[in-house]
Amino acid sequence: MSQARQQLAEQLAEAVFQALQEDLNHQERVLLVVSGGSTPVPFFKALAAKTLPWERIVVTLADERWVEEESSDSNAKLVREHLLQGEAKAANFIPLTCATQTPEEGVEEVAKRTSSLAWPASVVVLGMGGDGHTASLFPDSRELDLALATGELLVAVRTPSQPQPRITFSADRLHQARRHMLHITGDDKRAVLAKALSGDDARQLPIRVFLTCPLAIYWAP
Ligand SMILES: O=C1O[C@H](COP(=O)(O)O)[C@@H](O)[C@H](O)[C@H]1O
Repeated sequence: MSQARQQLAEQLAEAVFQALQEDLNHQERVLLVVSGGSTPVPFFKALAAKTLPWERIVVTLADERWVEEESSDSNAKLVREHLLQGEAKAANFIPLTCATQTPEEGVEEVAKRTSSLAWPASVVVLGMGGDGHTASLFPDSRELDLALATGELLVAVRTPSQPQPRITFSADRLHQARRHMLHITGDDKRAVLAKALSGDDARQLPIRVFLTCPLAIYWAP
């Protein structure tokens, strides 16, 4: 891990910490939405080390792969192993999978579980893939139009470029937050973001749906 990426993770953790503290001053419970993938690990570790009333913080994911929670592909496993540690174990974590075989069968159950959370979220921390996807809003997904347009909370997603089916909060629901932060690293992702900023077709680069709201960009080489 480069020093720049470590510093970036610490700065992002400090910003999320400040945001949660601010909202906890006037709300009993606050909601934090985080992303999975490989980038957030140092951010999760830095945030877990913060002193917060974790029992008043609800954590959920922007999206999830429809796999067992023990799978190394599970975003929930990542959150449990790196964020919900030490004092942060007291946070109330809401995963996005259930016992059904497919996300299509499970989406309603997970929607019930997540509809009563403390929306709008205090912070949505997004990631971005090299194809411009964010959450599980993939450019090659059959359900992208639906996920970009629906007022439903969640969408079950099938994406040819990805090995597993997925579930994702819709763009509409991910917009329901007081603050949006994007955590990305590397020159390749900077170039994708620059391309996204120079156009507006979200079906080509889905990250574009969040470039219309104030988005704090956390990037390091
Ligand atoms: O598959 C996913 O990818 C994105 C980006 O992940 P990264 O490994 O390139 O950091 C992530 O934001 C999303 O939550 C995840 O499911």
